[in-house]
Amino acid sequence: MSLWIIGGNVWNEASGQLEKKNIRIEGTAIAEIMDGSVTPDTGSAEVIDAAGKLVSAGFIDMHVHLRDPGFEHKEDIETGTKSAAKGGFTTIACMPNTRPVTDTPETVEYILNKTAEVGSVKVLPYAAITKNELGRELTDFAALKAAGAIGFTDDGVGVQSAQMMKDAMALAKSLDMPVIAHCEDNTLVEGLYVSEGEFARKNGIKGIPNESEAIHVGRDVLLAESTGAHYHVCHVSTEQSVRLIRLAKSVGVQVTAEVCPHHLVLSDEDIPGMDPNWKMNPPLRTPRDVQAVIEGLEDGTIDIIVTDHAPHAAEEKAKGMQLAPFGIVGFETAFPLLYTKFVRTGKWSLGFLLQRMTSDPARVFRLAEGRLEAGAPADITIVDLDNERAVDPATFASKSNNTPFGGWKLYGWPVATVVNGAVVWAE
Ligand SMILES: NC(=O)N[C@@H](CC(=O)O)C(=O)O
Ligand SMILES: [Zn+2]
Ligand SMILES: [Zn+2]
Repeated sequence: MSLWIIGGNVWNEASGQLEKKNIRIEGTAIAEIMDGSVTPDTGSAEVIDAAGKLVSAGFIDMHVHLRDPGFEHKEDIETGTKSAAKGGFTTIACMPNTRPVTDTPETVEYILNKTAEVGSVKVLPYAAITKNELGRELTDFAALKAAGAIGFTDDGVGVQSAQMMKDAMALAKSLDMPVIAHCEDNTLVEGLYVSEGEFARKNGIKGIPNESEAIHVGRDVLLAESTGAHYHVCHVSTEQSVRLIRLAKSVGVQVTAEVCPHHLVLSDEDIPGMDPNWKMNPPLRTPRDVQAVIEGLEDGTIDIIVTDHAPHAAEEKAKGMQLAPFGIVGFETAFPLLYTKFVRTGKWSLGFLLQRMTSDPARVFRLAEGRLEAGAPADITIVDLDNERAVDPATFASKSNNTPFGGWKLYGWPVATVVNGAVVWAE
């Protein structure tokens, strides 16, 4: 079966410009990319007219929460992957803080099987570092790898014991697998829900200090150095973490890192009031931290952009700032937010943003996806860069709509998403 995407604009990194191209897809792979100024003979093939639109390798999101199994009232694999597809993502990696926690081969297999049945995009499951993410006992890394897990993480909580983390890295290294860390020292954050900054001061509440994150980063880059493991830092949000990762990279530690759109575009000073849609972990930090993570991404200290899509039901988020769970949804606003705030303003080239969402995650996690070239998997995103539209959480494909970005007027809306040569979502 063949599919053509004709007349779309493809980013050329060498020229730093968009170029009009026709793309022929055969089966699940890109067969050919050619000059788009001539109309090709497409025969009886399916054709997508992408004239005037951006055509990119599908976006890759290496940090998401699909909530399945166990929390299907927030999201499930069907709705989560639909939401991803609507946001232009074609490969996503899901976190193991499900119920049960993804700490056995059976749960990894459940995720892969359900994705095959009802998923719109590719799903790569992470498995937990410790059983039930309790930090007490390592999971069976070898069995989890054999079942299809692509890395180990206790995302949602930090691994509190340095010895446990060191054992995890040594074992992961022996299996050639990455360790992905949610960096948080529990003794510094207990009961707190916004960062130490202007918002906390104004409201007379105690805030989460930056060290709660950076202490783990510092500890773990040392453990990565001594074990030789690939260590990947989740949702970097502080100046101190950026500094430590930069230092570790400079001496050859195998460390990589990610940042979320909300930590790039929002600070604690933007929080309008006690609204739980502004509560996430890590919390929004100070403007100085925002500047530092932007610079970290720009100079390569931070490798990739992830959403940390963290759906929660409206009744859970209605419990008030203190009691509501941490987290915001991310798939359906990520690209428009970053395109509007960084590319349209001239701060970044379009290529810079696309690479952080396609080829860089593929490089860090050694995936075949993330490139738009002949022979690559036919995972493609088509985006309308020119029309402004307001974010309307009521229209999200996700089961949840916990976002601080409702009403924001943005450009860069995906219009069609192709996975393995099949259209999985179209406006
Ligand atoms: N980021 C969040 O605020 N919440 C995540 C957990 C996590 O990513 O640490 C969740 O599972 O809801
Ligand atoms: Zn986390
Ligand atoms: Zn997360």
